[in-house]
Amino acid sequence: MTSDYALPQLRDRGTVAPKTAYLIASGDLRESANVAGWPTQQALEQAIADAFARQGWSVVRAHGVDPDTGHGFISSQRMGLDIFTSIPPDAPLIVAEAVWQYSHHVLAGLRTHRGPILTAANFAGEWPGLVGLLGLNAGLTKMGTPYSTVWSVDFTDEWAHDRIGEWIATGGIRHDSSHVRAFPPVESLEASPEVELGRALAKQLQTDKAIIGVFDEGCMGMYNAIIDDELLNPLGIYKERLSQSALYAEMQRVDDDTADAVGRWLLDAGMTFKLGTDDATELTEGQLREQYKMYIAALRISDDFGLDAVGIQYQQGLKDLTPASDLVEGLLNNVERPPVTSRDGSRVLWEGKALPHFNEADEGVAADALITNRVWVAMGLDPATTLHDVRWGEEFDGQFVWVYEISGSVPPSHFENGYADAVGWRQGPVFFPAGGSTITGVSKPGEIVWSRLYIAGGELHLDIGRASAVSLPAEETSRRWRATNIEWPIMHVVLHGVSRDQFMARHKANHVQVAYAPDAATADAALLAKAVAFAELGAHVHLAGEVNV
Ligand SMILES: C[C@H](O)[C@@H](O)[C@@H](O)C(=O)CO
Repeated sequence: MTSDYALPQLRDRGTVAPKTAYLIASGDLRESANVAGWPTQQALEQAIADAFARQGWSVVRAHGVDPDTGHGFISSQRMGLDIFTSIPPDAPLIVAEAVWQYSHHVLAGLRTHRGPILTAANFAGEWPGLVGLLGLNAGLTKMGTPYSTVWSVDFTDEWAHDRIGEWIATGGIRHDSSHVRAFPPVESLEASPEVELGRALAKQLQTDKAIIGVFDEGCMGMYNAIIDDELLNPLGIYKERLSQSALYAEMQRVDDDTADAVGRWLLDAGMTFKLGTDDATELTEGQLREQYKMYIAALRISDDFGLDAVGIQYQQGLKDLTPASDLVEGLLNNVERPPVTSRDGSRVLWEGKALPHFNEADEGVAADALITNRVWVAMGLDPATTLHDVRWGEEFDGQFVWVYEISGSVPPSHFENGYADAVGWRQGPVFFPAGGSTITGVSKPGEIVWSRLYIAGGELHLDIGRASAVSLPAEETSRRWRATNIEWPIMHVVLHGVSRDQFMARHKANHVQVAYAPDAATADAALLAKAVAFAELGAHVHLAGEVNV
């Protein structure tokens, strides 16, 4: 039958040559980041091509380098979709990531790709490529799209060689996940104050409910960080969808004197700032004043809506208007922070309390930070909690020490001497054109609980474990900082009973949540109460590594 209608012509996507894999590279939306990270990406792609050549395979790029921008990253969802129209649907496909990337640039194409998918990154710190890899893996996991993943310092090691060989031979890679076990059913646990607390907090949340305020959902393509209402609401947590425009408008209503009082408080508390005068590259008094206004505005809007936690995405929108939100975020997560009153001056907002903030509007962090806050407060502990990027790591003195490094700020109580150790650096111009201060420093040694809430198989899962934040010699700290971003706070982390590769293979997020406890026994107890709370709320809880439960 012939039709007079203008039927769309579907493009022939071709067939793939034998022993050939296609390669794509998802990039940032911020062109400054794509341009700056391109040489590192090229080195990674060469290393991957060489590793495949060792197995007798060729790697062909599915998209070229744009002569106008000078880089070969996919820099938008539209560009990603267009590129997928010329990739044979059954092609073995490598997604190579040396930089932070916006997953949604490629998730649409990957969702329907039929051939085996391999995500790959260089195990290096200079750019957040590992962070990008983990975010992408989490997005694929949430979509239910099968994929394999591999990482290597330079792809010349036997471990990577064997993994790539396995992928070529079987279309998959099996990683070791023997460090993970299911949290026992709550009914089977011996009665204890922690079990009782976890149960009571879960019950309270489901009956009384809580609100997380999200200033613009969906930061930087982080599909994995959006937890659908259908999954979040059964926890007793509901979203208040807020606009960053409203936050910006509220900032304009804060007068300079009120803002400057925040700055004086921070200086009196001992915080220092690396100030300059050139707005384009240095931190200035003007940028700080705007950040203080944002801090006040965020608390007032949170008060208006009766929020239990708040998240500002900042990127997409605010980054073009005003300095970074990071200073605000670290302060909100700290119990001790500059006082802010309601607009009429009659009430100090959240006096003597942290208001949990989930950076980059990561809703997995939101639910985790909220419950962590409640458990830690009920136990009389400092509830200061934060996410970190899983940035990188290396062995030191015979043990693998991770670099956890959030791209901006931590609550100052995570430093040995609190605000006295907190330094404000200008955010780098590559990611933050309008500047703004970070809260940087070295997170103090101590016992921590780490966790991540994520979606897999259409359900909520929580991986939770124990770790120690350790102290490294000053020269090793500065080496790690110089190898990553010195303007961002660093935590030296030794995971208990989880190897580097076990963690990489298993972790389903670019972020990891951490909270301190004063000693190992208290950390174990807090972990138990938190795990019980999540289990009671219906999440599948998994214990990772050595956990005393
Ligand atoms: C500034 C960078 O884009 C960071 O925001 C990025 O590496 C992340 O933090 C991703 O979690």
